[in-house]
Amino acid sequence: MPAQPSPILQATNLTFHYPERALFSNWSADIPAGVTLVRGGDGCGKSSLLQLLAGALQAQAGQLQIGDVRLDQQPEAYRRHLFWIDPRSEAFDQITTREYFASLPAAYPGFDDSLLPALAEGLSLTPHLDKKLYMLSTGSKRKVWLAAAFAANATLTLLDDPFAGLDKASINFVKKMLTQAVANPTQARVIALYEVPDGVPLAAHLDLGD
Ligand SMILES: Nc1ncnc2c1ncn2[C@@H]1O[C@H](COP(=O)(O)OP(=O)(O)OP(=O)(O)O)[C@@H](O)[C@H]1O
Repeated sequence: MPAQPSPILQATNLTFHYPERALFSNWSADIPAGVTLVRGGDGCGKSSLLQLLAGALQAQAGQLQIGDVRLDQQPEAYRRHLFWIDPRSEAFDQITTREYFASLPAAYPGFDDSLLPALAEGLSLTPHLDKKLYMLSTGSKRKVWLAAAFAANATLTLLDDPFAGLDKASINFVKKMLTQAVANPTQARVIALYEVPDGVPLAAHLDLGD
């Protein structure tokens, strides 16, 4: 039998609770290459889980590891292996889309700016390249994060509700980008959604319930 490929991300015995709500107790998962769906109903913890995996929220217990890099031992190296952004972020509001994209290679070692023209076109961002991010609609801003996510080419890409606020053509484009990514055995994409999406081949499905 062929050996199982190693997971891209290993989460081991994560425990996390907000002061007034326990969300995860000894939660473990292996995230393989390809697309992993984190599915769950309203308020079940999808966004919090992505923040935990990103190292943006600190778990009370447990371990996270991408390849052989552990979040607790090498937090900066761990974060350099992944792309995650809070979709509500206002951190880049005062710069233009083009300036935001230009800032990314410094943060993401695998950033591939040759992908940007096709990403901007596919997500209808071309007219917004020279606008400051605060001027963009919620949907357009989400498209900026998606273009950045795909161009960042990180080992692990965490996408919170990637179809939210998107028009049909952009949803189909994002599905195409996710489907293409499946061929790469060295990268994992985690998408958090309320329901199983059509037309996206899933390597794994983590259900957080309803
Ligand atoms: N910063 C916070 N402080 C306290 N409680 C929080 C915080 N963020 C989220 N919660 C609570 O934790 C639970 C999980 O929230 P989370 O946003 O992770 O879920 P979700 O599945 O992404 O929800 P939705 O699909 O509605 O966005 C909810 O009950 C929410 O109210």
